Formats: sequence, structure tokens, C-alpha cells
Amino acid sequence: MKDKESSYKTIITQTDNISLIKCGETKVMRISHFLSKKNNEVLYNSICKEEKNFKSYEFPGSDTKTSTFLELGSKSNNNLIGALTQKAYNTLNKQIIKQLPSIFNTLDINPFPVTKIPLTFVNCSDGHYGAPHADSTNGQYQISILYYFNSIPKVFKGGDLQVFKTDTSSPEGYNNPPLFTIDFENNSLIIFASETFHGITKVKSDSDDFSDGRFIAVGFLSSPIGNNIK
Ligand SMILES: O=C(O)CCC(=O)C(=O)O
Ligand SMILES: [Fe+2]
Repeated sequence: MKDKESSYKTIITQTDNISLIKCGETKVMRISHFLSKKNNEVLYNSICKEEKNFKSYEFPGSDTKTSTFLELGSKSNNNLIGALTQKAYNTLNKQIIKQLPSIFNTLDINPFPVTKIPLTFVNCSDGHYGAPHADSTNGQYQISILYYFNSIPKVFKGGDLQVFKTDTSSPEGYNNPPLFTIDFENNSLIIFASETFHGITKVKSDSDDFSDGRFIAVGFLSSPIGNNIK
């Protein structure tokens, strides 16, 4: 797959752990080692303890067998989850908010205020994949944020993020093959404009243990004044 990808992507390293992966107008920011090692472990361990609170997707057309989810930071689930999980969510939320100035700057998006980011935690198992899509095609959201985490050692293969070029003249809205792929890496934060088309390569795993799965937290930021792309 990778050899078919465009060769003109550039990786602009901003600091040891922050990079901008760019191909034409399409940009994705990646922050490696996002949380401290300790906070990454605490988050993983507390989320694993929430297995019973993860739900299957119930809407039509979704993949109900290979992924389950838990929404945090909105309203309903806050009294369901353990104190440790609440704390780990708060830590992740705080760290993301701390990085926002650098995120706005790197992605060339006019800053807007963000106080709390509801995050949906998703556990993906063998066979899970994500068909290419954009999180927002109507300007509802400006920024998509993904936090990746997994067991150490990592048990599954695949589950990498593919990024596509928007093409309004094609029926799907994007071009194949992908512009580039970002490998799934524990404790990394991936950020891009929500109009960016992206998909996930198939997860392959011999284990069906929840704790061996591919974990993500996904959140969307919306500006009070709508589309803010500079
Ligand atoms: O699983 C991922 O890495 C991406 C998930 C995603 O694209 C979404 O929830 O909209
Ligand atoms: Fe998405």
C-alpha cells in the first residue's frame, strides 16, 4: 500500500515530539509521547477497567462487532465511571487544551476558545477498519483530535490512519490512493482540520481481549463562529 502513496509528502519537525505531515494543502499534526509515561499508563489501566461501560454502536451501517465506545466529558456517563478514569480523562483533556495554541498555529486555523473537550473512547478489535470519511463537510467542526493508546507490548497490527486528498469533483469527495499513512503509535495525539478525508487500515489481532485492543479517544472542536480556516 505504502509504495503507491504519493511521494511528495513532507514531514516538518517542529520539536522532538511534534511534527507536521503535509502533502499539498492536506496537513496532519502529530504529537508523539503526548502524555507522560505514567499518565499514559494510568489512562490505559483505568480505561481497561471500564470495559463493562463500553457500548456497541447501534446505528445502522456501523460495525457493531469490532468496536465499542464510551463517551466521556459530556453529561450522562460521568457518574458511571470510576474516579481514576475521570481523573485520567481530565488529565488528557487538560493536556490537549494546553497544546491548542500550537495546534491552531500549526494547522493555520484562527484560534477560538475551548474549555472542555468531550471525548469518545473507542476500543477496536480484529477486523475493525474505518472507511474513508471527513468528520465535517459542512463546517460543523473545525478540528478533529485523536489520541491513540494500547497495551505494552502492542498485540495487534494495522489500525493505521490513512489520509486522502479532497477532490470535490469525484463522487466520493476524495482521491485514492491515500496521500500518506500515519502508523498507530501508543501515546500519540493526531490533529487535523475536520474536513480532511481519513480512514483506518484493518486491525489484525489474534487476541479478542478488550485490553489488547486498539484504543482511541476522539474529539471534535467547533468554533462558535463557524468555519475558521485561514
Ligand atoms: O480510529 C481512528 O483512528 C479514527 C476514528 C475516526 O475517524 C472517527 O471517529 O471519526
Ligand atoms: Fe473520523
